[in-house]
Amino acid sequence: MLEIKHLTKAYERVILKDVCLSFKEKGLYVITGQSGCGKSTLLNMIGGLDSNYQGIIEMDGRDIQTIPRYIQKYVGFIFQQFHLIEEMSVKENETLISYFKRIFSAKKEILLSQLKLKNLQSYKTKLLSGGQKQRIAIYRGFIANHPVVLCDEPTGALDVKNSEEVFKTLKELAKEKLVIVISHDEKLASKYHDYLYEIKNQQIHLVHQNKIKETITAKEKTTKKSFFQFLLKDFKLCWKSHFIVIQVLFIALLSIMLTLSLTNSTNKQIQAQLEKIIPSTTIMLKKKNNEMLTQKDLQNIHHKEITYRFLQNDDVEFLGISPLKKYQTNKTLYISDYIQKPKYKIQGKEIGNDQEIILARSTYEQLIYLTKQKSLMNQEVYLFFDYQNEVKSYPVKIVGIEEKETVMETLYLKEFAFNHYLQELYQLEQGHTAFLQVKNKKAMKILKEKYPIYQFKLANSSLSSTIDKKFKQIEIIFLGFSSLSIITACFLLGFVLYLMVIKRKKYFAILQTLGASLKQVCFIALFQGLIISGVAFFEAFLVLNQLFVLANTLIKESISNLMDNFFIVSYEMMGVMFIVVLIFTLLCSMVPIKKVKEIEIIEALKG
Ligand SMILES: Nc1ncnc2c1ncn2[C@@H]1O[C@H](COP(=O)(O)OP(=O)(O)OP(=O)(O)O)[C@@H](O)[C@H]1O
Repeated sequence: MLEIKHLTKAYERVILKDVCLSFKEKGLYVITGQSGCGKSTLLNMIGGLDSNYQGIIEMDGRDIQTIPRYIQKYVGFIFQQFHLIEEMSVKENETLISYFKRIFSAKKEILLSQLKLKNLQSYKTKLLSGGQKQRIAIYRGFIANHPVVLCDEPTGALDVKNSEEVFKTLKELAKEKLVIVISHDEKLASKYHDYLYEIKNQQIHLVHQNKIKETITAKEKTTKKSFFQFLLKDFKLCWKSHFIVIQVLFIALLSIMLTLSLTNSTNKQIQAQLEKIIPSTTIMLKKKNNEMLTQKDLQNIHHKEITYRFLQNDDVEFLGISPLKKYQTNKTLYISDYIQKPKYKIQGKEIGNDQEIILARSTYEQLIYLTKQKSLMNQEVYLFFDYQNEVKSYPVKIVGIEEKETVMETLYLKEFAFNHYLQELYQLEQGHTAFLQVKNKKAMKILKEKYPIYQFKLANSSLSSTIDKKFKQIEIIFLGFSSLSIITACFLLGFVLYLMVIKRKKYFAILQTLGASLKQVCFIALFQGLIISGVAFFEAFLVLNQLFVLANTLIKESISNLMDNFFIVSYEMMGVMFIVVLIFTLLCSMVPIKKVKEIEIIEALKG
């Protein structure tokens, strides 16, 4: 099983020289010797805490230095200073090992009563006596399924009575495992040993051996808790000290989220209002040789996606709509836009001929307000046009109302109706520009290829991209300012993680003696960082959402009911931000993780 072959260990001087020793599978091996002879040094090497030696230590025929996770699989430790986690309760200290090693769960109750720990479960660990603490350490050493338990002066900090108790228990438990005990107490060593050894003159000598009965122990079921559960427990231990860092990071993240969301929302709202005035599916059309367009030109342009065509003569100004036949500025509702087909539900009927029109709900209400009439449905009203200072009216009938609130007054005509009026009123048959309303703006590409003599352009493209560009510039300036806070927060996060590692060196060392691998210990440090930034991120996200809900309600109530939700949280943007936060956290954790890797277990346990 455990075998030491030609082991030599030296510091400034040689401590052990060419030591050879075989251990049986079970039994209490007590090693004594004068102070400084090398007992702890030997135990540390057997336990895999010190690998700087000559010779080989074998476990089941394999060099222990080549066995991955050797401590987790084979060794448990019981120390003179107990090495319990003082901030944890008795129960938590007892269960700690089960996150890293498989334990005999059926044995739990028996062992707890054997070690008289049952009544101590609710106690705070730091209030226990030395004897009580050592009994918890012994419990930890024997509840796990490692075959070897190494005890470095387990009675060193105890009185005579407690020391005797500990030896009695170890002797009993050594019937099932190999227990190697280092002790100064010669009396207890000679009373309880199965094998008694002494280190002298750099060698280990057998002093006495008791006959031991071979017992066969039945295989017992083992269980293990998940490492993730431990991570949460670990965070619970230190969340109080992380609280301030979380709040600082939260403020930094909130300021960035606010900046991005505000500029993004404002841009989106402006684009949405622009869309209402000039939809992005409106194509502007001109002739490449700058000739005027006629209605025939428009009629010859075919594509299944085109829903509406409109020819505009820039010399004619559309003045608006009024119920009076004679043009009066204060009785005429100014209308700027009539190049779309109604999109929303209509009250009334669809437009049947050139003399019929539909108004947007808000426009209709404006007109009612202007005329003080109760209803204008199916009534005749007048459209006014101005060409070379000659104002003329054209009678039309309101046949429908589109259920829509608009920012600008909106009037809908039948396709080509506008040309019809200009022809009748001013004998004009040509226009400078035409507009095509399409279902999908991708149709423009096909139109360009099919009709090369025309110039096609999205009507709102230049305005929309100018707005976009301006907002990008504003966003970059704001981001520059908010980045300062995020850099400070990251620096703080890295620094706090670094301090945490320094402060918890001993804690990390204890975890490794309980079977935690170096990777797991590094992950504990990383997890602290991840959870700090994760909690800060979600806190900022929730606050941002609530702020926006509040702001949207206020805007709706007091400013305008035209906007659905002015402030919008973009989940896509939040996703990207979350990934960036994770990357920053990883970067901030680099130095603390390096520090964890550098921890010397033996040194850290002394601290
Ligand atoms: N890291 C180290 N660097 C240099 N010398 C060391 C180191 N650790 C231990 N030693 C020396 O090695 C020798 C053996 O130390 P070790 O702790 O193994 O003795 P010990 O037999 O356990 O003594 P004690 O019974 O007093 O605990 C001592 O002289 C000690 O000073």
